[in-house]
Amino acid sequence: MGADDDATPATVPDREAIRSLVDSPADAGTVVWHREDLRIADNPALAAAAAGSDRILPLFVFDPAFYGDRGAACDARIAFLHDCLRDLDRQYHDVGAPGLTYAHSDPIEALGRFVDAGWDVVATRSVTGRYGLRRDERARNEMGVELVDGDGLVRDADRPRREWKAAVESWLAADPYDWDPRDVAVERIGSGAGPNAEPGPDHGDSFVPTPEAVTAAYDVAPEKSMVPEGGRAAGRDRLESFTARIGEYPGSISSPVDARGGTSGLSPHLRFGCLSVREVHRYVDEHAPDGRGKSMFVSRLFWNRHYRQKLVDWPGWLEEAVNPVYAGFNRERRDPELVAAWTAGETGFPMVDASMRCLRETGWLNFRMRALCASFYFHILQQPWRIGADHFYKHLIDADAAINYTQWQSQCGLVGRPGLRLYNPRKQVRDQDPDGEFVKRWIPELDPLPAEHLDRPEHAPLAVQAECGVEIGGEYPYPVVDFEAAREEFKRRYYDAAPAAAARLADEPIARRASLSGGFGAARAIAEEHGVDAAGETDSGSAGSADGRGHQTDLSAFDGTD
Ligand SMILES: Cc1cc2nc3c(=O)[nH]c(=O)nc-3n(C[C@H](O)[C@H](O)[C@H](O)COP(=O)(O)OP(=O)(O)OC[C@H]3O[C@@H](n4cnc5c(N)ncnc54)[C@H](O)[C@@H]3O)c2cc1C
Repeated sequence: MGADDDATPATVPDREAIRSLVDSPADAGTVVWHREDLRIADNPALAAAAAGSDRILPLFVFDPAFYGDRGAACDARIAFLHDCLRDLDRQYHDVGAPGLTYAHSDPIEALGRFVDAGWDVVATRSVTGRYGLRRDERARNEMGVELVDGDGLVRDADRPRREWKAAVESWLAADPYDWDPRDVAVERIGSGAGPNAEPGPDHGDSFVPTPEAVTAAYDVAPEKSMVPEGGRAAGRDRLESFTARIGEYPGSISSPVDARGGTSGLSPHLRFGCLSVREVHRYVDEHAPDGRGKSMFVSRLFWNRHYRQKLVDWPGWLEEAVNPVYAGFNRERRDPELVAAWTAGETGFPMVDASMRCLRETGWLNFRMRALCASFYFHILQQPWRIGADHFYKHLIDADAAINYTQWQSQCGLVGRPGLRLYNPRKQVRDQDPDGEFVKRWIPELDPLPAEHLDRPEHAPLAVQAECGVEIGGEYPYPVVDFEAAREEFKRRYYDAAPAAAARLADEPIARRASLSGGFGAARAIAEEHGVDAAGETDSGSAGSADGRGHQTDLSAFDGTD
């Protein structure tokens, strides 16, 4: 987006227009402030508003902080969001309601107009980082906004993980949040926001914020391909077609080619709340045949909740290493050229490069390739994790702060628990793309090279390179690092700190941050089994060896190569 933010005026609903909705402030109702819950079914805030009020007004506020140069999203994700908003507007129209009201401003300012006129405001509580938490604190403190839970996550508990699984299970089994549009008057302010309205950036002298107007004002110009359409209708279609072929899901997860059509593709729809996790779970539970596909998919819906719970438990996941022993790891090795090679997909490791180009050009990668790219970036290029995680966050259409940053920290090993996975990009070519379909698709300069050389193109004999017209070190680069040497160096550096990191998991605040599914007990068990503090003391008191490495007797537990 290249727009000049200052050129786009803040537009909040007119005070007179708000006043004219009702005869007196005593008749004012409740504003439903939509954020990441862009649906009218199974929506806890909407259900609460409709239950407590005779009159509601659904509102979406385009927050300038998310647009222009300040925003963290690629244009394709913004376009996906705008699809979702048009679809939400349609959902309201479909039940005979007049649709969404839009504003474009600091959300607190927009809400203030309604609060001044006697309206209450409710919103579904978001799972968010510090910016969102600050915004929501202001909304609550300054505007009295009621934040409604209802996403199955455990909040304000001393030990959130203690009964976590049971809490999620009972939430999944409960009936959806419901409301009856016939029991409540739905109001709307503004023009140009209906499904048949003329879009345009400018209505007369004033900027009327609609998805079309905001797109034009911020010059949103998506360049990615294969991006799904946003919105509930598209999400429901995907859910239904995926459920019909769920039996093929287990065999499709790992290969980047098979996964494109073989996993559900629901992540952006879940991210923007076009569908609730609960309704996806219920639909699959009722319509999918029992079997491995169904159980694997359901377990991933739990993972969705698991990683979101982590961000609820500690908003710092977005910014700093969860285990302080690994804070700043790789920072002193920052090399802009290596970072640039990784982001551009020019590292000389075809599976990494194809994945990184695919991410940039389509905004999606399957889990294994995301994990591979994160591992390669942190373990092999040995670069600071946040830069890599931010790059993912910018380009993913499904970028979910709660999953992206926690997954990055987990894949990098910043939690300090055993089970670190070091992916081998050459093996991934051999295992997941033996015919080179994925690699050749995203790295056209390697297309003429026989598939058997795609795991290590730099080893292709010069005669083969000459014969097929591919020059490694020319159009396609030599590996930017020596893989084996880099891996060994990383392991040395990482495992030197591993026992101290494991020991820190015994600290209650660190265990709380880590938010392991087994709770504090699991964190303490890791500390007891693997932990040695920096002075060589194990948790149970016995000393490590003098060379500082002898205490790492069980390091195999930390290691996994893939
Ligand atoms: C480094 C890294 C970053 C990631 N960033 C994101 C992100 O920003 N947003 C995101 O939704 N997922 C993220 N994931 C998890 C996973 O890769 C995607 O959820 C999945 O690829 C989305 O495709 P799908 O909807 O077809 O998945 P499916 O396999 O059909 O899974 C269905 C749903 O389950 C959830 N899910 C699946 N796998 C995971 C997982 N490993 N962890 C948590 N939830 C999961 C998602 O909500 C997903 O939509 C990340 C994984 C890694 C390794």
